[in-house]
Amino acid sequence: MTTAVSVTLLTGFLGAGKTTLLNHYLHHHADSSVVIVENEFGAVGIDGQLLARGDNIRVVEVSNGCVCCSVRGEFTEAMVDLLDRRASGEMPFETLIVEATGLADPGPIIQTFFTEERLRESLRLDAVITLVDCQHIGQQLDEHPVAAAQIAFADRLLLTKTDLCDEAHKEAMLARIHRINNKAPLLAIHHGACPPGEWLNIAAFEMDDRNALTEGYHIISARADAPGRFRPFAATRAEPTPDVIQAHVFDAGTLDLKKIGAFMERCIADHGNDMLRYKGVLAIDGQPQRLVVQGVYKVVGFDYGSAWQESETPHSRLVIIGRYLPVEQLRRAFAETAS
Ligand SMILES: Nc1nc2c(ncn2[C@@H]2O[C@H](COP(=O)(O)OP(=O)(O)OP(=O)(O)O)[C@@H](O)[C@H]2O)c(=O)[nH]1
Repeated sequence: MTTAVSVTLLTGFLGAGKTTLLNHYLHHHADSSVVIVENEFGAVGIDGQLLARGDNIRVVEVSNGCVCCSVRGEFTEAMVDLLDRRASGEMPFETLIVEATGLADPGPIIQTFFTEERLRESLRLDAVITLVDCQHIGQQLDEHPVAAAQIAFADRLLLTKTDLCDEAHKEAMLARIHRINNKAPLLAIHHGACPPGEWLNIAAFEMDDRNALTEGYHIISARADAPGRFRPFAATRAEPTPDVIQAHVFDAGTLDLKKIGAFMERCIADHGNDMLRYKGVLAIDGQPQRLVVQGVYKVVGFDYGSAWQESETPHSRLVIIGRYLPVEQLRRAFAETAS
């Protein structure tokens, strides 16, 4: 039995700096246990050619249309083919990096990792990393709804091209990004320089109990050895409106399994289309293990995770990233699932 392959989904609008990040990584850190899956929009793959390949890195291109539109077809096939080659010993990789096209909505791509049986069994979605072009993101958000979805789905946000922006623009863009996703840690990076430990194998999709909302961002220096600097967000931020995608955190103690099951069912039936992403670690009455729930829109999965230690107080936390959600009503209903 082989261990699950860790998958990092790299997303971000056209020109956000995905290829630059990958090239920086390939130049400095790549090893043969990593395979990159490039998705190109259009018949001719270009990004794959822009990547600096060495002998020890493999780049697989999926080029028949956008990965989020063809997830059940070519993308799944490409992933299954890779898994077969791994199983036969031909390609002994441990980590996959999937670079989606700049126009891809991450939602359907993430869903395949839950819904396609072979992928669900063999792959472990490690994190969704979204690159954001600080210079152009305002215009991209105004004109392309998919740019907001890419930010909303992020487990970690990497802000690029801050060197081309003045402080006022940067603060305005940070506030705007934070209104869409106030949960993902945000790091400012320069020309792709970002230590792999900040975006690869970070286990962001596996929920733990640290789910604080972000209160600032880190600035990563181009010099690998320089310590990151932390900047709190500006105190004055506009109140978000219901149509803005936001992360909502629901906390409780031990829950009743039937009640929380009914809550999740109702929540998904009524609001699934507006729940872009949700993850939870729940303490269930009489159950020694954590119940981990995660979903994308109306696709949801439940799994028992690690056991609560004696030193821990079992605690339930659900994070829902969505819009148009009746948050106070959901908060009350969630509290009522307590055992
Ligand atoms: N000034 C500046 N330019 C950057 C930075 N990061 C990336 N770039 C440039 O931005 C351009 C686009 O970067 P790419 O890495 O090709 O962007 P991408 O996200 O792969 O783009 P698509 O393939 O179109 O989706 C390139 O010319 C990069 O050199 C940065 O931090 N500062």
